[in-house]
Amino acid sequence: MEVKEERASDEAQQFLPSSQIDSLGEPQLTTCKDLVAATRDRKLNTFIQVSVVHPAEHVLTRYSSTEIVEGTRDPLFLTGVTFPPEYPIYEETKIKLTVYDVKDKSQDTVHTTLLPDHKETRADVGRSFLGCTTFTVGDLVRSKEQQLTLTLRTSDGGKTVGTIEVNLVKMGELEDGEPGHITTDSQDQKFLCFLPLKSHSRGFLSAASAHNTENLERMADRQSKEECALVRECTEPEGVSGKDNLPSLNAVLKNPICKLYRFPTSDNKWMRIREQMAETILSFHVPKELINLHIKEDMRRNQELKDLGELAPHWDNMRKSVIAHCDQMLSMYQDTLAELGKHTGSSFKSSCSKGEKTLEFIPINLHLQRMHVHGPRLKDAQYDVITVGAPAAHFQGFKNGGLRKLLSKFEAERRNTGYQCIYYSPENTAKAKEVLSNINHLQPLISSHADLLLNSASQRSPDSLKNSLKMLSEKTELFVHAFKDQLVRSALLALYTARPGCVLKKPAVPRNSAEEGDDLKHQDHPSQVKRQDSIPHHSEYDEEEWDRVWANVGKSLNCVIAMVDKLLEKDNSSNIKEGEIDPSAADCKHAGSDWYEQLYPLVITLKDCMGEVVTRAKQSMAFVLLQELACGLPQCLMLTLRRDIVFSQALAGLVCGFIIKLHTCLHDQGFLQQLHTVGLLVQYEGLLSTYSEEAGMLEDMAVGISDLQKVMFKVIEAKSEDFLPIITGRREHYVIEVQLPAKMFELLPQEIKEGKLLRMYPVLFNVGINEQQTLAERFGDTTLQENINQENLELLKEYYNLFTEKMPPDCLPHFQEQNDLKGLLENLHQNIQAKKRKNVEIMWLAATICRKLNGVRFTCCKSAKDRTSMSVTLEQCSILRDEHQLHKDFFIRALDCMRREGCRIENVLKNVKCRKYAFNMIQLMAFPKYYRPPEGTYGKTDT
Ligand SMILES: O=P(O)(O)O[C@H]1[C@H](O)[C@@H](O)[C@H](O)[C@H](O)[C@@H]1OP(=O)(O)O
Repeated sequence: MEVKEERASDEAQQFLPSSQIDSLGEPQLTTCKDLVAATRDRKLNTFIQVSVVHPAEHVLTRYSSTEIVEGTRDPLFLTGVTFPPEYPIYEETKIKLTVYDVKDKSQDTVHTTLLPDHKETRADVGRSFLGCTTFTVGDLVRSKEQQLTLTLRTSDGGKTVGTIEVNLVKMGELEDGEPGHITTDSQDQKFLCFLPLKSHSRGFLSAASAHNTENLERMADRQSKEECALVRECTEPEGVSGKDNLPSLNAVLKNPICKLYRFPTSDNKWMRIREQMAETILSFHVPKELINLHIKEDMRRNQELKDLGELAPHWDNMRKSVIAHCDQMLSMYQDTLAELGKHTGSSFKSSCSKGEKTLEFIPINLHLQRMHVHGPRLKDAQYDVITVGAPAAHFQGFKNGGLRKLLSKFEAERRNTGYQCIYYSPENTAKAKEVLSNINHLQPLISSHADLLLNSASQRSPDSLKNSLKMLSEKTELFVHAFKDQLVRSALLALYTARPGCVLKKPAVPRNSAEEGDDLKHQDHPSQVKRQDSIPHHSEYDEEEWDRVWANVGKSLNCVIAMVDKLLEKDNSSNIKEGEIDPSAADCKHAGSDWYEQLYPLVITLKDCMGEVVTRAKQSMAFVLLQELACGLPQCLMLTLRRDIVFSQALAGLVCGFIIKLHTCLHDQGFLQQLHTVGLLVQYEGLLSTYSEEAGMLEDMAVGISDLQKVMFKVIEAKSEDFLPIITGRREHYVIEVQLPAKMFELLPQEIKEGKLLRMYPVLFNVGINEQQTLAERFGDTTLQENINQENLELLKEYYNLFTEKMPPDCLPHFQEQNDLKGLLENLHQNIQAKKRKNVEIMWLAATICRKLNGVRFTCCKSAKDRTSMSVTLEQCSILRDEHQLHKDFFIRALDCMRREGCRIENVLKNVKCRKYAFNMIQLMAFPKYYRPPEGTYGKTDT
């Protein structure tokens, strides 16, 4: 028989079974006992390999394995096996269970992928075959209590080497089998969003019926007698909390992987854990949307530079050079977008592709990592972490550091070197961009309100006239206000002096230096033009001209208002006389055109005045931008590109985190209130070292995460089946519109429904843990990490203060822990001050604070593959220990199970096509103790 490899679940999603066993489709559970060892010189270390024989194919497909249980003939397995809903499993499908004894764990990393399935004793790779058995799924489903006890035999079918017990379990069922349980638990229903729910999800859990401790023996007995169903998937979640939020979440999450475990609690009961991982199409969707916006923004900017009008040769040459560079950059963005448009295939970027130019805007290895806990006592709980590679510009490289250093270096150079242009501070440049954006936004709005006003006039509709006037006045006021800035005045002067043949009545004398004033006089001669240290000021420049132009907008609006008042007044008084005269329809029409005719010239004047302001203001602001670009060509464009790349990766993760959080907490009124009154805390755990290239990555990451403050979210009702988020805005400010189906949208508080913008509070805490960090601590520099942690602690405290100010004291589920929160913050503060080496306590504290504050958690290392996997599994097990009474003797076993057989090893496989964490012994020795994976799961890989 041919033997094939199969990935546990994600590839299986391709199949869509038609006549599948809905009737049988429940999870299963196995058990083995009294295993016979080939030799008596050592105890058995066993695991079960699960293979499937698909009925039509007669091919044995390796599907999954349990963990290795050491030193017993009666192993108790904690790892289960699940079949996703789409998996093609039928009553006739055969399942083969093969039990192996592992002699050398260091060699057994890939026990599900290396060995031919039914070859016996392979001591050469460190393990030997003990026995196997086969059953059909139908046998199990039809069996009493859905349980089979099978005999394990040698491969020739001769000798008995023990027994194995198989149980079918239903995911999500209570211990007493109460069926209604899951539908009342919204947490569980939310889980279901993950797996497309065409039929029951099937779980297949392996466990041993005996164990060497008395308590666990009792537990195991109870397990096989009372709990043949460990967990059961709810097939059709009811109500809006479950079924109805599937489409919008399924629209973004793809290729889920699910793993099952059961672990003992400290009071000797079982808890059941479902670990899940899914990729997201947002990995590509968000960057594509963003690049599109950059293209539009840059095209507009290039046009504005071209529209600057005539300039003196020096400035004109500068403009030509800037536009040439900008056009080049623009076509690069266009090429990237075109390349991404061609991308079909998977929705995640693997670690191996991190240096690919065409994928540089795409986040690396972005996944949702979720742990669902079903314990004997507490309500079910769910813990999410978004795992993603540190947002960084890998293709550009880190030879000169990352954004944090590059940006401040660039700014210092721009300030200090003698460029032949005017220096505007970053604040002023940002202001100029804001003014331009306001103009671009408000001018068409005002224009359309003015047209509406005329329309109301022609219809002689007093109410509509009043409304149109109200809108027009509001927008015009905003417009006038937008130019109330000294920058516009000074830039107008600067631009004036840059026009050909400009002759000032008196030379423009910059505040500090008469010499520089002279330079301005001679600016037609580029060789003589030197850089100015400040924006030019000139007492005799006719500033009043700008004031007049600007004031004319207000004045012409006043004329419109006065005319409308007059018309309405007349209309009122003619209505009073209406009883006396009955105007004919023709008269009415005439009166309508009369209104229109009287308003028309005034509206045209208003538009003209506005046009005049727009032209001047736009040109002056474009002139400021010209200086910014010209001062640092081409670096400034490269830096913008780098920042865009890093931001794009960070934003894709944030959008994914926000959407998942919103779906998960849709019924949590406290959270929703917090979301619109305070905003959302987004906490990033960084595991990068501060040595060599990773220091540059950390610098990129810190800026990318900080830039997320420029993002606001808005929730809107979806009008179609397309639930993908919509991004609008420009580099300084983005709004992400998240679409929810009507039924879910209804659940939101009024403020969110009305479109309130939701703020983000991103914070980053980094602790390098690997051998490179050891080098940084001994021979290098750790100040980057210390500074980042210190700065972000302040941001976290700010969020906490806002939270306590704005939220009622009982708003958090854990609010009794508010004091704990204070203590945790203080503890975090002390740990950051302590400057202890590899102080991973910082990460645990920051993550705990984030969870208690309802935030979104992120964990990142270079590729989100190895160190991230160690960290999220440690976090999961620590939560089980601290919040769900995981038996302390099982902490390490649980950790090893998750690392060996859980979602994260599948993540490694997805990335590098091999089930091995990319660590060597030296690296592991440098890791803090709990970050080391179990023996046999790591080694050299091609990453
Ligand atoms: O997922 P990472 O921890 O960033 O993967 C690292 C790994 O930690 C390290 O030991 C190994 O040498 C590689 O550098 C991995 O990075 P890749 O990005 O190459 O997967």
